Formats: sequence, C-alpha cells, structure tokens
Amino acid sequence: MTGTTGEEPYIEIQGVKKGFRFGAEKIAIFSDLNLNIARGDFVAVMGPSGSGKSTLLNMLSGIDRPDGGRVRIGNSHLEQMGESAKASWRAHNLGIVFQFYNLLPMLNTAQNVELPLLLKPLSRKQRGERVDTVLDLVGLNGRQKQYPARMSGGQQQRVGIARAIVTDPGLLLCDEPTGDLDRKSANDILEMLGFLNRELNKTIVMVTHDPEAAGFAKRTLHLNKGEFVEQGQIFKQEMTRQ
Ligand SMILES: Nc1ncnc2c1ncn2[C@@H]1O[C@H](COP(=O)(O)OP(=O)(O)OP(=O)(O)O)[C@@H](O)[C@H]1O
Repeated sequence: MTGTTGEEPYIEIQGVKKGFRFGAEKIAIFSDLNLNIARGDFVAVMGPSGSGKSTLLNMLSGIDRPDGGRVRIGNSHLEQMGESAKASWRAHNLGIVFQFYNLLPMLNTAQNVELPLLLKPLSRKQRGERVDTVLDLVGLNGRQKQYPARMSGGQQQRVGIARAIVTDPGLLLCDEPTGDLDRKSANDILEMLGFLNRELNKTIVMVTHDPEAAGFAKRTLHLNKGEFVEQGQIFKQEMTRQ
C-alpha cells in the first residue's frame, strides 16, 4: 500500500473499486485503489488524461461514491454516509479550489467568499469579519467590492482560495488550481497553498499536469492504470532498469 507509517492516517482509501457504465459496457477505473495521507501533508497527484484523477477528487469530496471499499477522512466513512450527512460534512471539513475559479460573476469578491458561511449560524458582522480575515490572508485586502470580471486570473484564484478556506476546513482539494494561469501567477498561488499547508496545517490534495506545480508539494503520486506510484518509487524503478 502507498502510505505513511506511525499514527493513523487522516485520509484512508482502502480497496476502492470504481467504474462507469457506458450503455451495456462497464469501464473499470479502479479495481483496488489504496492510499494513506497523513494530516498536514501536501500531496500532488499526477497522471495521464483519463487515469481517474478527477474521479479520485470526487470520491474524496463525497460527490462520487465508490462501488466498493472504504474512503475514510478523519472519523468520517464517506462510503457509508447519506447525501445530507455528506453535504454537512463537506460544509465543515472541506474546501475546494477549481481550475476555472467557479466564482459567481454577479457577486463581488466579499460576497463570493461569504457564500460558504451562509450555511453557518453566524451573524452578518461575524461573516464580514471572517471574509476580511481570509481576504487579508490571500493578499486581497481592500478588494471586497471588486467583481471577478475586473480581476486577473491570479486574483480570481486568490478569491477562490479565500472562499475555500473561509470555513477553516482541515482539507483542501485542488483540481488543477494553476492550469489557467501564467507561470508567475501560478507560482504565487502555489506559494500560497504551501503557506496554508505549513502555517495553518491544511492537508492539501492537488491534481496537476504540471511537474513544476507538483514540486511545491511534499509528496507526488502518479496515478496510472488504477494504481498510485510515489515519485521516489518511479526514480528507484528507473535506476534499477539502467
Ligand atoms: N460521470 C461519468 N460517467 C461516465 N464516465 C466517466 C464519468 N466520470 C469519469 N468517467 C470516465 O472515467 C475515466 C477517468 O476520468 P477522470 O475524469 O477521473 O480522469 P482524469 O485523470 O481526471 O482525466 P483528465 O486529466 O483528462 O482530467 C475516463 O475514462 C472518463 O471518461
């Protein structure tokens, strides 16, 4: 199993099976997927198109249910939970950062970031304070009233990150968070994810096609043919072949 030793892992994927049906045909993506991730880790997941990276993120967010096996995050067994329990779990534990930011164009920066807080029993003043705190954290203090259309891609992704962390979740899932950005803006965003990991102990799972982006993570996993291989492991395999 690809994983960590010592204390119980924060995320445990065990014996996961997942396939999709195309008419009469069933395509297996994973037949026995196993992975452990420690709390506070920053993991990059790479792999060819169609290898199942988005399917993995969807199972970690509880959007996709495995056909078999276990997906445990903290004390929550996602494969056993109903939809409303998963929605509540997501609202408390998870932030998602998307490739194309997924900001609502008719809302300004502060309103976009405030959205996840509307599910919480907080006063308007408390929500405003939290929004200001996270906007400060991502370097967008003073931009509260600006609309997404008037911001650069890098700034929009900062808003996306602020929205992902405003509920103070333990886990951040990032789906190609720099896929739409130039190198400089991408590196700024990756530095920020590194900061959230190091200083706020956020566990981060980031799907990326970009080896330079993966270089910001503590650990890189390659997903291929339904299995994970650790970056160091690939290096060892190449050395053995030479
Ligand atoms: N909802 C779905 N219904 C049917 N097939 C699906 C569904 N979601 C994913 N698939 C199939 O599962 C496989 C894995 O898809 P997935 O999107 O997870 O790959 P990926 O590694 O994220 O690819 P990419 O790098 O291109 O985004 C693909 O063959 C895809 O067509």
